[in-house]
Amino acid sequence: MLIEAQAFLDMRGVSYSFPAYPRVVNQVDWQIRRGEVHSLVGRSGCGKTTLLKLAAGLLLPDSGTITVDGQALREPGSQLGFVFQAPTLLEWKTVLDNVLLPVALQRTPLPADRARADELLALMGLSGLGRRFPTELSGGQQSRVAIARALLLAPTLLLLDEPFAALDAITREELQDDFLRICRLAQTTVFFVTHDISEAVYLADRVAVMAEGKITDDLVVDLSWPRRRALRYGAPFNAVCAQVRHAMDKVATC
Ligand SMILES: Nc1ncnc2c1ncn2[C@@H]1O[C@H](COP(=O)(O)OP(=O)(O)OP(=O)(O)O)[C@@H](O)[C@H]1O
Repeated sequence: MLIEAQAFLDMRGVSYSFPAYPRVVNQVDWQIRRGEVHSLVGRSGCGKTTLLKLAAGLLLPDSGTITVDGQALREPGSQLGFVFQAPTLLEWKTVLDNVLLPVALQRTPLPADRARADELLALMGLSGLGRRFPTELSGGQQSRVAIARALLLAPTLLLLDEPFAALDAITREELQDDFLRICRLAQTTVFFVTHDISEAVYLADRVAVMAEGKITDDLVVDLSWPRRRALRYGAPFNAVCAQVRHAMDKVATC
């Protein structure tokens, strides 16, 4: 496991059980360096979403410590952004107002907030769609809105739980490229949960493998940046995917 002093997200000895249920996160030590993208893969039910909710401050660990940028995490704050599998947009609000929601929950949005929301919509390839309602968008466009909303307050840590799972393969690849471009530009630190090994590898500096509540491997993705589409068809990319698959199989059979 990567253990270092200046990790941006730093989980040490973190355990969690839902009340009256067995432990689902078990003594996890996991670190993400500032500005890096780390993916988390593992079989269904192994505890990925629970770990992400702990990193978000939505759940508090039974034992262990979690710090973000050196500060103990006690509750979700504006330094954190979330994107979940379903885009969870408010259907009665326009696309622009959905993006502005994190600000509107605190105060009346200012012209500068609207300008920022417009800018994010443009970065996500949604220029001119701000006045539509979510039901007038495709699934991929809705996912883009959810990402723009998560980025509005310029979070230093972005937590994503299978945000592209419902999309077709080509839309998904396009979104992965746009997502990476924006996160690298803003130097956002990213914790990305996915079932898809090639997505995990393409997006990340490191891929962690989780099994039965533990992080069993934390693999460096030794591929060049920026990631380009052609990378997906090369031998080095497939070799890293095979390495991740092997790490998952190893724990499934032990
Ligand atoms: N609210 C809850 N109460 C009790 N048990 C729960 C609750 N939420 C999740 N669990 C259990 O905790 C374990 C881990 O769930 P979690 O959602 O973290 O897994 P996951 O790896 O994200 O799964 P998936 O890939 O299917 O989304 C599972 O066994 C699940 O049944």
